[in-house]
Amino acid sequence: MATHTVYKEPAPLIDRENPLESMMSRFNVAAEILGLDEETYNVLKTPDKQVIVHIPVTMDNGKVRVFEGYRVIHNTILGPSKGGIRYDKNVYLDEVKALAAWMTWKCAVVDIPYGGAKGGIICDPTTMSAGEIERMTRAYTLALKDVFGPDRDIPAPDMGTGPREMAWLMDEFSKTVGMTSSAVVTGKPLVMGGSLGRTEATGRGVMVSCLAAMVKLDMKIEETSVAIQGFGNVGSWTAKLMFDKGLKIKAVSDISGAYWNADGINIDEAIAYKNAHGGRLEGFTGAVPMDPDELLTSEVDVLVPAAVEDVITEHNAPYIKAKLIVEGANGPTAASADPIIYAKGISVVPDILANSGGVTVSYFEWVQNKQGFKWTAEMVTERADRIMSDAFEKVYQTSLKYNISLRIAAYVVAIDKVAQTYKFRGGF
Ligand SMILES: NC(=O)C1=CN([C@@H]2O[C@H](COP(=O)(O)OP(=O)(O)OC[C@H]3O[C@@H](n4cnc5c(N)ncnc54)[C@H](O)[C@@H]3O)[C@@H](O)[C@H]2O)C=CC1
Ligand SMILES: O=C(O)CCC(=O)C(=O)O
Repeated sequence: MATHTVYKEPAPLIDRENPLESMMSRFNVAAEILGLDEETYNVLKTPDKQVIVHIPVTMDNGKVRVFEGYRVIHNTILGPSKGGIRYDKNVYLDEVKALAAWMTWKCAVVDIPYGGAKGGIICDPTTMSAGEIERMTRAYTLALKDVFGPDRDIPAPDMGTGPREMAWLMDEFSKTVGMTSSAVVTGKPLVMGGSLGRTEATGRGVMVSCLAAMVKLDMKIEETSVAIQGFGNVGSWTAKLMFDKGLKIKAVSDISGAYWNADGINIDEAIAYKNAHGGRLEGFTGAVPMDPDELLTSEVDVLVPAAVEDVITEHNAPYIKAKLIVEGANGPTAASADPIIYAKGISVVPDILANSGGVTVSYFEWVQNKQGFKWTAEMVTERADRIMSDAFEKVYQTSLKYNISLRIAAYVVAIDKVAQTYKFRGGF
């Protein structure tokens, strides 16, 4: 790993935790290292397009409720914009703007031909019926029919959404264009053009990049313990794939609470429990309950935040004991924590690298839809793992070259690619 003895990067300064400010403070540091010209800087610091929609939906009780939704296109210089759709009661515009920019950087880090976008609807899907969610998804799709498109803007799942919502989106969009448009969305059910390997892709990429970092840090699989925050798509697949590799998962958590077992949690049992209990770990008996905040500072070697933004802050960073943090979630570390983590010598595989396996296999799904041909699971896994390993190595070498953290190195790699593309394409 890059030496962490001297903190050379200008310390990001932010007043309060805001994912957009966190994203911008890292962007600023990387832009300075690269000597990014003012024009490109100004283009990249603001999203290309921000759409706010108000969607009337008839609820099961017959009343009409109006939901606020967003789609932010950060940048499309590398290709059509790509990024998930989040259903959560805490969605807000600055968050979606940050998530959209992270998609631009993420796609550039793994070198796939996409720009970045993100969408979201302020709603609590856990309190809505399937019918209400379907009507809301279809109305959101109709409202954004001129934004979405297989060569324009291609959504995918994020928190609170999955193959079911992507199927409704694909169906509704297809109606508006009068033909089946599989490639307008990824993360679809297999039967309607989804790719083998997409469901587990993000967790798999987290696992692959974690193992790559462990090699650099000389950490042995059989001696390594892990705590994972979040047990949804990303957290549970990361846990399962790390467990299968022989890592000891000592702690897991979801919105219902956190659970600890010093001897290691049997992840197959935890997943079976979750599936049998409405998608939640609440009441899981294969471990003892622990304070959810303490999971982040627990006695483990690797910490995987795989839930929401800004859970690692200047307040808890001083107490983190893990030597490696692998970010499954987008933006789990607030910029205020960066200098503390760096000074402690903790290595961080940043979100825009660690969780990029998802969009990588989404890209494969889109390619397969355009080819009208299905790849085998082996083809998907082998190609995705290679992309993840190559991206990790490139970011790692960049961190050595400039003596910077892996996070800033990932931004440097991404911004450099985008800036070079602007130089060739011109246009402003
Ligand atoms: N699904 C995907 O392919 C990708 C997801 N991500 C990111 O990964 C993160 C998780 O996404 P998904 O797993 O898809 O969402 P999900 O909706 O499947 O699962 C979210 C999980 O986080 C838990 N959670 C929510 N708030 C929590 C809290 N305060 N403490 C502990 N657990 C909490 C939920 O209970 C649930 O287990 C998000 O940041 C998302 O943007 C990033 C790349 C791709
Ligand atoms: O699979 C995709 O296209 C995007 C996934 C996503 O939203 C993310 O990587 O944050």
